[in-house]
Amino acid sequence: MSLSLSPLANPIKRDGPVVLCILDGYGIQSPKANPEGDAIVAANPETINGMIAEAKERGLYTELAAHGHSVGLPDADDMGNSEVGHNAMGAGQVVAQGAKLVNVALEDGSMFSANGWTSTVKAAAAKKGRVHFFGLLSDGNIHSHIDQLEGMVKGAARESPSAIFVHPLIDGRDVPPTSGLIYIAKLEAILKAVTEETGVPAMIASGGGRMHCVMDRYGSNWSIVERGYNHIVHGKVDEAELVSGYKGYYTSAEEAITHARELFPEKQDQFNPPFVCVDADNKPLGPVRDGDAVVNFNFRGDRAVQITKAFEAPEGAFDHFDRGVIPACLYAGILEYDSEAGIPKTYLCPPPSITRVLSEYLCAAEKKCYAIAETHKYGHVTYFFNGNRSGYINEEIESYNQIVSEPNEMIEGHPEMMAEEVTVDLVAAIESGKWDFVRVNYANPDMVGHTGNFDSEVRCVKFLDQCMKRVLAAVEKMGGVLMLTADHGNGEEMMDKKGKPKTSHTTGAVPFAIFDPKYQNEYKVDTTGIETPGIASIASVTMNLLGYKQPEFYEPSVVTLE
Ligand SMILES: O=C(O)[C@H](O)COP(=O)(O)O
Ligand SMILES: [Mn+2]
Ligand SMILES: [Mn+2]
Repeated sequence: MSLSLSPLANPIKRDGPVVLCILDGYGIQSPKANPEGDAIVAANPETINGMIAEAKERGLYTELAAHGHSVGLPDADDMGNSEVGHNAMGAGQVVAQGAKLVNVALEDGSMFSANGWTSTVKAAAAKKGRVHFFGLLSDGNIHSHIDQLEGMVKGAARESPSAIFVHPLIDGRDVPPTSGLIYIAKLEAILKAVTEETGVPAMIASGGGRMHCVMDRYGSNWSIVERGYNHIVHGKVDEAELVSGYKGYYTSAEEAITHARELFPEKQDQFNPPFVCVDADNKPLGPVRDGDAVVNFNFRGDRAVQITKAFEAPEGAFDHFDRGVIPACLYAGILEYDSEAGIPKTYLCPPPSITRVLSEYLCAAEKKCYAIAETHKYGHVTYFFNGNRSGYINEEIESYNQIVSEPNEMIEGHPEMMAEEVTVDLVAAIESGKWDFVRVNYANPDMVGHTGNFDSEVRCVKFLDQCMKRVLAAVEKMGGVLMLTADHGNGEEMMDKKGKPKTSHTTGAVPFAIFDPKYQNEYKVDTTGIETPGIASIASVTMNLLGYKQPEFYEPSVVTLE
């Protein structure tokens, strides 16, 4: 199939660029949520609201679905997330996502006969090695799902390894902030049943909070990965963690987490210190040894790539931290995380195939494209946007810019994050006259949303509003067009129904507003005949605004040209 696009008969003509502005996590509150928790409404962002009001008046506004089936998730009420949201916006198509593909491979058993499994779990078990699973323990379904872990632990037990060890990372970010012990109890019950039914000893060996151990992304803070590598592989807790009476080594995960909660009541699960489970002689239960299999059960790539490199890179080819004595283990990811870079080398389930993305078409049409975000979301607007592919489509006509983030992701004290720097760069890109299509992700509403701090979220939205004023002015000055939207909700639900802080994403719809100062009624936002207009439509709209018809297999455009 060719990548050439048919031009529209009556394209709109603008001098400036088409800009896609993604306010990450900027949703519209659903009627079921707690109105007191809507930090976006509370912030009353005048510029954004004014722009939306004008778009509504002109027929250039709609709401788009950004969760569940609209973004390829297994269940209709799955909340949205950055990966699937950016995939949808950048691919113009809704593909069955990793969450769904892993479910299918477990249900039909194909995972257990595929090469990924037989060359790691089965191979280790055949030589009486042990099998380790590590990853995010929750049912958030953004990076992982506890049911999938259960399916794999049961599958591993059928191979009769000498033991199974699970290294859970507690969540509190995609699920309620201190719900970790609920999932630990579920996991303990699963492991107990497996041990009783199969005779294969299965137990929790180590763990920690996801944002403190293992799950860094985009190279923002490698010490998080190091901490996780040490507790999983070496059964070791760093000295620096042993403060205020925290021991690091406990007889069970429950004991460790309970003690951490008593000592550090202000910490959410996501930041729980690492722990290692020990036997009666204080020896770690399950460090990784030569010949063991290790499975990363997170299916989403952004926070799985760095730890995968730590496991896979040979001696001498890894300089992010000292890995100590590296065990010769058989490593697999549950899914392929980066098809371009081939990470991981071995995986248990093929990833969604996301092809013929917007960037490929625009590059083929020689449209010059610019993408920008700060580190925490840089890969969202590049790697996820381009269908989980790192790197450029065509470096000669594209430029991707990363504004380096503060390494700490718990930014409630500085909700402005790097939005100022992003704005300066974005305005310069718009005003340079060099680009046909500019896309930007503002990380703030989502990242601050994950802290559960309502006041910080309000402050962040107010600040973003100031930024938007300058961005809109630049678009107006250059005679361009801007689409304002989001990848999923978050900031509009900062409290649950009981008034407790809420850290996770939502199932809310997102705004889609077009700002077009040179507008002369040439087109309208029109969703007639589209059953559930979703954010995947944005790729088609982008093509239309640039003068092209979208390919037939793309989601329908919500724009009708007059
Ligand atoms: O990884 C995270 O920070 C959360 O689990 C999901 O947030 P994101 O989908 O907005 O990145
Ligand atoms: Mn997001
Ligand atoms: Mn998020």
